[in-house]
Amino acid sequence: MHTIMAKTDRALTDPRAAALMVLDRLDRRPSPLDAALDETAPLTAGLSRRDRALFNQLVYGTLRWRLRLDAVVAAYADRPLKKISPSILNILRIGLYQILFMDRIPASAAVNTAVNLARSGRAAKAAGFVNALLRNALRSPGRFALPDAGAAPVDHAAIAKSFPRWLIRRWIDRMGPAGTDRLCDAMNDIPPITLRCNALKNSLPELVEALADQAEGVAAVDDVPGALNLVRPRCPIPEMAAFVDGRFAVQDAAAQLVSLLLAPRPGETVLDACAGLGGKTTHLAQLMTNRGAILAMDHADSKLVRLEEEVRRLGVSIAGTRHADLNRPLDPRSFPRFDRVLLDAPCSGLGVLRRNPDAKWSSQKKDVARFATRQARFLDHLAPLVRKRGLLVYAVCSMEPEENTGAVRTFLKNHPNFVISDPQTIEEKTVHPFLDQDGFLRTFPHVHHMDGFFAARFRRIY
Ligand SMILES: C[S@@+](CC[C@H](N)C(=O)[O-])C[C@H]1O[C@@H](n2cnc3c(N)ncnc32)[C@H](O)[C@@H]1O
Repeated sequence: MHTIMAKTDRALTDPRAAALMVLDRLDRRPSPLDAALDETAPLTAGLSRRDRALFNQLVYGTLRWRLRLDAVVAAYADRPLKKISPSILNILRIGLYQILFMDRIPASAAVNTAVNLARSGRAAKAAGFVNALLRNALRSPGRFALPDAGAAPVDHAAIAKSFPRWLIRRWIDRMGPAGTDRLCDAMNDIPPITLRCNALKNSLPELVEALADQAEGVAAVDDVPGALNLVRPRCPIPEMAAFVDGRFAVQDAAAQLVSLLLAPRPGETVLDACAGLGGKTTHLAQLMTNRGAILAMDHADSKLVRLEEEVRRLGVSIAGTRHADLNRPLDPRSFPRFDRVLLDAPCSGLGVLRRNPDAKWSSQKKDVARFATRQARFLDHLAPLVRKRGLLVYAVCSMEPEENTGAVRTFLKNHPNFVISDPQTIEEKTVHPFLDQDGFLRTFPHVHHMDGFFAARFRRIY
């Protein structure tokens, strides 16, 4: 099989070879992109800062525009896409991405480097194919045309914006072609790096001052106090002194709104039931001014280990961890009843495609319903742990109805002792502009310039 994996020496110094290695790895062993990047990190550690930026742009850009790039390949190839080896197809995608989407790379360099990549895989015939296809695409750009928007609106939008057809179909049904176009455009934008000021360690003006020489700019996020967008950082975030000192966490503004919706008070007891790496656990501790107690649970012990490191870095002293599998009922005798419970549930992640463009192609329509069933089960298992008059927040980074109002409806049907909490009682005023008429928190990339989240807040009444 043609693969660059064996050529690890090149992968260390050539950003295109490194990008190809990651894309090939995803094809061979499907997993979230983050996991593939973590796994291949030792092989890409030698890239210079400049080459690392190009590597990232190639990986993310090629995944983001994959369907569109494949449509261009199909227009110029002398054989069906299925007959092109996956690695050669990735080389073509990387080459075309540079030609079609990157101004600063001369087309000739994009072609030559693609041909070299094919050659380095010892596939001389494939190198000729890559060369001919890319040169044809440059010579006769008119051979590629989008499907007609009037006759085939779904095909047109899917290829023009590079999203799977099933997702475009459901978005057009919900928000029409113009709304879908706007959402796709926002999802295809490179997202900002958003930070959450850690109020346990510094104030917002102090953090802004500390970051002044670390990036070209630092901009407050409209309507979310404590959130900052970092513009073109001058070094990797983990190397910044303010990061090492725990003065901020990296977290999208929409994710910050979820903890604000739960709005725990100092001294309360809080359960963060799917705590992951602790993005919300540490925010909750901040809102509680490090007074009270938080139990952070997850079924992935490796995540809880990293959460504990994050808790230390950010100076949180009230969070403990516990392994739990929410697919099974929890033994109520081994838990206290909590004042507030957060379920930041595993979901399709279709609201964060701008950060995880690989999920465009790994997600399937049937996953959405599958996640909704699991979310309802997790909510069932957590409901008994909420004290009477206590609060439960359910959140997902998805805008899909099954995982939003669908999950809420199922929960309320099965648990008449819970109601949607009256929006007027939501203490934290920051979230009010993001609530809809039913009291649900909703954020949309094309409306709010943040990730797409949904959250509902319930009160236990008996
Ligand atoms: C959306 S992520 C949580 C992100 C986290 N709250 C944060 O803000 O960083 C969902 C989490 O659910 C966890 N999870 C998935 N299945 C689970 C299960 N059966 N029991 C417990 N946790 C589970 C995953 O490991 C993942 O960390």
